[in-house]
Amino acid sequence: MPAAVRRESGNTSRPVARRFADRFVDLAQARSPLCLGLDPSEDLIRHWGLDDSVEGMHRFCQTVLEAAADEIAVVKPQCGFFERLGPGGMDVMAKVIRQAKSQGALALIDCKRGDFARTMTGYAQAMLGDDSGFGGDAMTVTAYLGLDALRPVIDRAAACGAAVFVVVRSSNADGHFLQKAMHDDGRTVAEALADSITVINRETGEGIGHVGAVIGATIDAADSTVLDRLPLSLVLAPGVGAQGATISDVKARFGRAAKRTLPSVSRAILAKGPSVAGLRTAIRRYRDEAWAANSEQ
Ligand SMILES: O=c1ccn([C@@H]2O[C@H](COP(=O)(O)O)[C@@H](O)[C@H]2O)c(=O)[nH]1
Repeated sequence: MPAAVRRESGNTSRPVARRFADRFVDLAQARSPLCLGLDPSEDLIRHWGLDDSVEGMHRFCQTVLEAAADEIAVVKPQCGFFERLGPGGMDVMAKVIRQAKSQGALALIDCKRGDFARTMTGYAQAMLGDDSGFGGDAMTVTAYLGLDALRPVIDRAAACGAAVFVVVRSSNADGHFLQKAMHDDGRTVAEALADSITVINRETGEGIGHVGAVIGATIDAADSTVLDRLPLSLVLAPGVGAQGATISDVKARFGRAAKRTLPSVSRAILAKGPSVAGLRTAIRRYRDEAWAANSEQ
């Protein structure tokens, strides 16, 4: 029976959504694995000649999605930039997520939540699944309070065909002070986290699992061995474009994981607006590069 029509045991009314990993693999082939970052910062909105208001933000996002049309696999709203305008900004994020999904893309909310377990239940209910507050297909989290604290998000993702991306190695160098700290057993914090993620994905036993990792595209070759510890994870790779990494860097540095990677670009595309044609040219350039890199291996 196709996963799309499988039903949760004991529940005859609610179909289980197809798994995020399966939906991403299909979209990566049909469109490209590119993840389009939607970061409506004050400086970008003003650079477009718009008011930094709820209306200006909505116009900004609609224009980006108009340019992306049905050519992008994943849209990643950066929650922080929506939150800064309060409830109005968050309402725009909800609308943007609906619009991206109606264009056939997956919506990955980049909110990097990381609290203790009981509170994570609230964040999971806010972000993940069609019946959540914001209707995301995936969200980012941080594990500074421990991976067990993230269980409510991980379990909800498994139940509703969503995904969770745990920050393992960030794209900014100052994060490495924590991520490269060493455990007594000789593993770095990032390596130990990667191993724990793989244990959870292995328990699910369905190939690529619902717990992904964030690994900056800016990672150097020597540090990319952490990816060998994540054989069952999708990898979100921010840092392409404005932070200096290229799609070719991702292919070269990420090795076998490159095929499971979502290279993410925000400013390098968004700065081409407000012209839809300018945005579309930039989107297509990164999309084609990502698609070619993905199909070459
Ligand atoms: O390690 C990380 C994790 C997340 N990000 C986010 O990705 C985008 C990057 O934007 P660019 O304009 O393409 O540099 C942004 O939303 C970050 O918060 C990251 O950069 N690094």
